[in-house]
Amino acid sequence: MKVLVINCGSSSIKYQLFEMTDESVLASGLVEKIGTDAAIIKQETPDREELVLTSEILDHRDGLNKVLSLLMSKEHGVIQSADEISAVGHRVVHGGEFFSESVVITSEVRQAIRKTIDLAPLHNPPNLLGIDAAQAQLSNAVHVAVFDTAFHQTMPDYAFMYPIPRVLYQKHRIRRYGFHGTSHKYVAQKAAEFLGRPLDELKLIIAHIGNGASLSAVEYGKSVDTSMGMTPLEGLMMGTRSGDIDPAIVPFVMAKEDLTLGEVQSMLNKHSGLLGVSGLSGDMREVTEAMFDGNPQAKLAIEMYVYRLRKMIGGYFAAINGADALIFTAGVGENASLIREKVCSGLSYLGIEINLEENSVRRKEERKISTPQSKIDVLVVPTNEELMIARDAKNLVSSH
Ligand SMILES: Nc1ncnc2c1ncn2[C@@H]1O[C@H](COP(=O)(O)OP(=O)(O)O)[C@@H](O)[C@H]1O
Ligand SMILES: CC(=O)OP(=O)(O)O
Ligand SMILES: [Mg+2]
Repeated sequence: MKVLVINCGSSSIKYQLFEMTDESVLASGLVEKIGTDAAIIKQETPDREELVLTSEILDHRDGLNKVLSLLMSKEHGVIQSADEISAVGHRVVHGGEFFSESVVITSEVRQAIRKTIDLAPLHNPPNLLGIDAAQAQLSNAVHVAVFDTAFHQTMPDYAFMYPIPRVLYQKHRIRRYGFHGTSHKYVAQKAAEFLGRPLDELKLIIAHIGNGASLSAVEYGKSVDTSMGMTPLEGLMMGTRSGDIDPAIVPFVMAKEDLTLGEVQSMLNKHSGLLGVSGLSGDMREVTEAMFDGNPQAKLAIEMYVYRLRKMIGGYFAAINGADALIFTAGVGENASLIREKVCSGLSYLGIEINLEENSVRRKEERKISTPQSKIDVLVVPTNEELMIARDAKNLVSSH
């Protein structure tokens, strides 16, 4: 069975085509700069060179059309006909309180995703465009929605409520939802397998640190807290997002800098975090390089990133009264040994001790980086949100 996984951003489409009999990736790619006459399609297939095409792509439908043509083309294709695709798994960022698991997309499901646009104005509209485009062009496939928020629906109320007037929750569903749930769930399962223990006996703290970053506490298989909130802006310092700040800064900056609310939102989402502090980049590799070249702003950005992450990890250990393992995942978590080292070196009071040699190895598989004496296992577990989405889609097709 072949499953296409789609992740639509405002001007991009990320996709992966899986053969689910062995969970192999037949093709993966990215369409960028949708809405321009110089959109870029990059596609990788296992035994060919990466393909890069530039063309005019007006909208998501057009983009997806070109992706399908590419997947079926004589020269670069991996399938003969679109009918080979049995299911399409769509990443949907916000499922509000409607969804605690993945679902086959029906008109009711579409309605519910629409209703959460208010809560996720940056994410859900492009996700819906992707669903529309794919349903139009792959009308024989079963379409499945997989929500970033679903895994965190198990959070208790004292973790998900904000200390603001309760009527705002009742009227507008203002609460913490959390994101990256597909990744946190996948990583929790992988970690349990790696440790050789049942997930429902483990307490895990997971740091998903990529461009977006979030921490989760997974107790006996269930998410009981996570650092992102009503939107993916809350919590840790990220590549370009501020994470937690005093909310009073918003009206203050609007007044002092004569900015609109939209401009301040854009500042906090796109021009803050590593980028805002370093003044250079939101990419951890570039900021690290600049730090080693002696750039003081880059050094400060990394110190803040690590300090805030370590402080929150400590808080999560307190929140669930200790844990069996601390796990790093996503772009920074999987690759930046320096960040892992800096974070863990300040957690020795918890009995955490990492093996610097193990920590410096880069491998695309699960591994332990703590010493045998460490009271808590520290793991690196590569995440795979796309595979998790493909599995959910496959399972729902089978039961459909
Ligand atoms: N070798 C590396 N060393 C340090 N940081 C890295 C390395 N490789 C990737 N990263 C960082 O990972 C981040 C991207 O993470 P990723 O999980 O791919 O992001 P996204 O949230 O877009 O999926 C970037 O900040 C990038 O610099
Ligand atoms: C929800 C979210 O923050 O996603 P990403 O990390 O992909 O930006
Ligand atoms: Mg990612």
